[in-house]
Amino acid sequence: MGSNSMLSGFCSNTRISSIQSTKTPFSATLLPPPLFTPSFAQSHKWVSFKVSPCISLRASNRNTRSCRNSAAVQVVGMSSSEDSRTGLKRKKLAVFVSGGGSNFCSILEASLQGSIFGDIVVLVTNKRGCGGAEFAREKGIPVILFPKTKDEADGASPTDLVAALRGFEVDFVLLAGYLKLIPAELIRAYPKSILNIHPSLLPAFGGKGYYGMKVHKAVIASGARFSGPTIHFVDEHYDTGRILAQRVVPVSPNDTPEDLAARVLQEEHRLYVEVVEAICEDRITWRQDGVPLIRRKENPNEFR
Ligand SMILES: Nc1nc2c(c(=O)[nH]1)N[C@@H](CN(C=O)c1ccc(C(=O)N[C@@H](CCC(=O)O)C(=O)O)cc1)CN2
Ligand SMILES: NCC(=O)N[C@@H]1O[C@H](COP(=O)([O-])[O-])[C@@H](O)[C@H]1O
Repeated sequence: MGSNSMLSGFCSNTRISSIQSTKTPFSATLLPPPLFTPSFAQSHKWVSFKVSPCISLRASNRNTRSCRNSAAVQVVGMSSSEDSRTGLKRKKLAVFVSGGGSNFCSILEASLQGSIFGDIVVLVTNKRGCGGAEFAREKGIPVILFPKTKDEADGASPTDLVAALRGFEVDFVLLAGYLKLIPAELIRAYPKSILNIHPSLLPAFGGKGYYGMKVHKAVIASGARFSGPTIHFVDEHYDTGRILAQRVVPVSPNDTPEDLAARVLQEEHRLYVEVVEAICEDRITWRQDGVPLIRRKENPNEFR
C-alpha cells in the first residue's frame, strides 16, 4: 500500500480561523489538507478513527483540566509547523500503548498546552479496546492495530505499519506501556527515534517477562531501597537500548506493589513529558561512546 494513499485526506474542509472565547482564549487552527478519507479506514481494517470537528485547540492558559476529562480538548491536528524564531520544525509523534494510556494522556496534554513542540498524529495498539485506544478515538486521533496476531487478524504487518507511519510523517515513536516486541523492520526505519519508558531503574528488573506490576513485585521482593522510571532508546531486544533519562523514587519497607507502582507512575508522567519536550526541541546529543544526553534548555552546554 503506497504511503500516498495515506495523504488523501482526514477532514473534509480546511479553513484557518481563530476562536476567541470570553473564558479561555484559544487559538484554533483547522487541519491542513486531510490525511486520509473515511474510505481509507474502510479499505484498511487496522485503522480506526472518529471523524470529528477538525480543530486543534491550544489552551493559552495553564490551568486547563486534565486531558482525561476536559471536553474542551478536541485533538485532531497540529498548528504551525515551524517556529519562526528558532526555525525548529514541529515534530509529529506516534504513541504505542497496550493499556490505560496515562503516559499517552500526559504527553497529549503537554502537547496541547504548548510545552511539547509536537503533535500526536497517530496511536498504535495491540489491544483495540484498551483505555488508551478509546481515549485516542474520543479525541479524533487515528488508531492503528498492530501487530497482526491470531487474536487480532485485522492487525497491520510491520511493512504496512512503517508505510502508515511514513504516511503520517511521524518523526518519533514513543512506546508507553506497549507490551509487544518492536520488530527490526520498524527499528531500522526509525533509527535513534524510538523511545520506551520502563518502570524500573534499568538495567535492573528489565527484559522479557518484566512489565507492569511484575516489575514492582520483583523490586519489592529484592529489598531494593530505590526504584524509578527509565526512558531509553529501543533496540531489537527488550529494555537493552541506550538509557536516556532516569528518575529515582524511594521504596518504603511496607510498600505494596500498587503503592510503588503509583509512586513510579507519577514520576513517569513528569519524566516522559520532559524527555519529549527535549526531543521535539532537538536537544538530544550523542556522546562519543554512544551514550545519549539531554541538553538543558537554559544552557545547551549543560546536560540533564
Ligand atoms: N524491540 C523492543 N520492543 C519493545 C521494547 C524494547 O525495549 N525493544 N520495550 C517493550 C516495553 N517493555 C518494557 O519496557 C516490555 C514489554 C513487554 C515485555 C514482555 O515480556 N512481554 C511479554 C508479552 C506480554 C503480553 O503480551 O501481555 C512477552 O514478550 O512474552 C517485556 C518488556 C515494548 N517493546
Ligand atoms: N515494560 C513495559 C512496562 O511495564 N511499561 C509500563 O506500563 C505502564 C503503562 O501505564 P500507562 O498505560 O498508564 O501509561 C507504565 O508504568 C510503564 O512504565
